[in-house]
Amino acid sequence: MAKMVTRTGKAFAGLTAMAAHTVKAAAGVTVVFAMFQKYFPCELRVVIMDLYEKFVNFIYPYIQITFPEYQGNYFERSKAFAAIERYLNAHSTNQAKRLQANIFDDSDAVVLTVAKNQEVTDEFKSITLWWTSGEDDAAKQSISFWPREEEKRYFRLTFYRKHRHVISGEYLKHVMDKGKAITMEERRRKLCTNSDGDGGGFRRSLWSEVAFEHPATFDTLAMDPRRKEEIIDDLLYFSKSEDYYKKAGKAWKRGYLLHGPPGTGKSTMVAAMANLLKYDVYDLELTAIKNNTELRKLLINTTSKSIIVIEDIDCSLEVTAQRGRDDGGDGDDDKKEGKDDPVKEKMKKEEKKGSEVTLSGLLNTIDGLWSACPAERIIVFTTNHVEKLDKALIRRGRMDEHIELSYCGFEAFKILVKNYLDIDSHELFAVIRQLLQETDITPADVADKLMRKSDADDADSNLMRLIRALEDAKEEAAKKKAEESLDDADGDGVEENGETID
Ligand SMILES: Nc1ncnc2c1ncn2[C@@H]1O[C@H](COP(=O)(O)OP(=O)(O)OP(=O)(O)O)[C@@H](O)[C@H]1O
Ligand SMILES: [Mg+2]
Repeated sequence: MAKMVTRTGKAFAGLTAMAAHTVKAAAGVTVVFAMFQKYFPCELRVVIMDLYEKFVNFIYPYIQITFPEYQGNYFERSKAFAAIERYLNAHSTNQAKRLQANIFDDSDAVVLTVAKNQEVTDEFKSITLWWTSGEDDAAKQSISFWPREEEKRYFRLTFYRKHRHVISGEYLKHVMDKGKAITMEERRRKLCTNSDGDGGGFRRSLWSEVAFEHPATFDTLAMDPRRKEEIIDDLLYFSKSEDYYKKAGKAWKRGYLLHGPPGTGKSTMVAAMANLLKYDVYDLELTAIKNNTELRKLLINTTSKSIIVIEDIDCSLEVTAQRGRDDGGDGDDDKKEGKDDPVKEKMKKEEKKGSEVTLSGLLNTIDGLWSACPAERIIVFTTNHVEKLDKALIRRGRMDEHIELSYCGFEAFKILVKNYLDIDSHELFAVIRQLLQETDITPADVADKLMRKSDADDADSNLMRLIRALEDAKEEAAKKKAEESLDDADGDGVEENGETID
């Protein structure tokens, strides 16, 4: 014990002596500097300083840049720090021996950061650089509720002085761009819907959001494989074409019109698009929007990398009648609306009574304001009745791609059977191929028949269930056709009678 005390005492005495030396040295430097200023002429001082700088560069030829986690504003992490963290996670953490794991609010991904005092190297254009992670010790000593200790972290970049221009220009931009892209990719995606304006409390936000977790992908989407490939290429090309759009002077947006009978996969395709591009989805319910101003506000409040969907556009807006009035037409199309989907159309008609959103409002918003949003957006309209839509709404430039989703063909069936029964071939496929050529059945109906609903279900029973459904549909169609031709024959008779009377 006594020995320990003696040793501690000696160490303390050593430290005190060291401190005294440091103070003396500092005082010495100040005196030398004052003499230097007083006795050396200006020109000589410049030469000496130049030589001194060269000497220092020779001894320590590096530059260091520090990126603190919080700068000025303790409520928001520095964007540069966050980008570096993601960049190092993707590029250099496999070199570090000690790592720190983080999960952030906006992502489910585990982000590994270089732990304190660890160094990793990076290479850019054959230049080697070093990143270290550190913590500000001053923060630990101060007694404060805010900020917490871990919030005083920083990254430090060290590189040779001679590479200063490349690093401060190109390299840092490269790190920021890559880091931000990774953050975007790993973010938890959201599905936003516009609320109808009544509820929501004091500060109602325009969009209410939930996590977007739809499992549909292009792999599981049943449609003609060649058309599917074209759509995927189109989407991927769009998402990478920022420079091209800029050069062409065009807003970075693309419109898709998905049309086809109910249950053919329009909504499923929107989810597959969002999953392919890792975009958020804004489901815009036009009937809940009071007027054009509110529509504009909603669209301005969408974020980049998003798909804005307007489902059943023919039911949501007076897209045919309104235009008819605008053009001085008689709006006769309006009366035809609602014949095919009575329930859906009646519901929408009831809802849209409260909405004053007009077709011209929608067009102006898409064309004009759209250009004010700099980053990429995709807009998708879905409809069961493409023929009813106003041509102005779906012309190329607004809706660049028209995609028809139709009844189930054999190629689409093969994808569904793989999804639901995990088989690529079966002896019943030949019968099914034949029946699919003779009958119209939606992929939704095929999926329903193929889906396992109990433990007793297997490939044979489910395929037989589908065959029975196809035969029923075929029979039904034949009966309907016969009735229609009978009606036609009766109608002709009346006309002939009419003519005879004349
Ligand atoms: N092409 C398809 N590929 C895979 N599954 C499909 C396809 N079409 C339909 N389905 C299945 O049927 C269900 C209904 O499809 P979906 O909602 O995409 O149809 P829709 O075309 O949007 O119909 P609606 O016009 O009534 O909105 C989906 O949940 C999906 O399981
Ligand atoms: Mg749908």
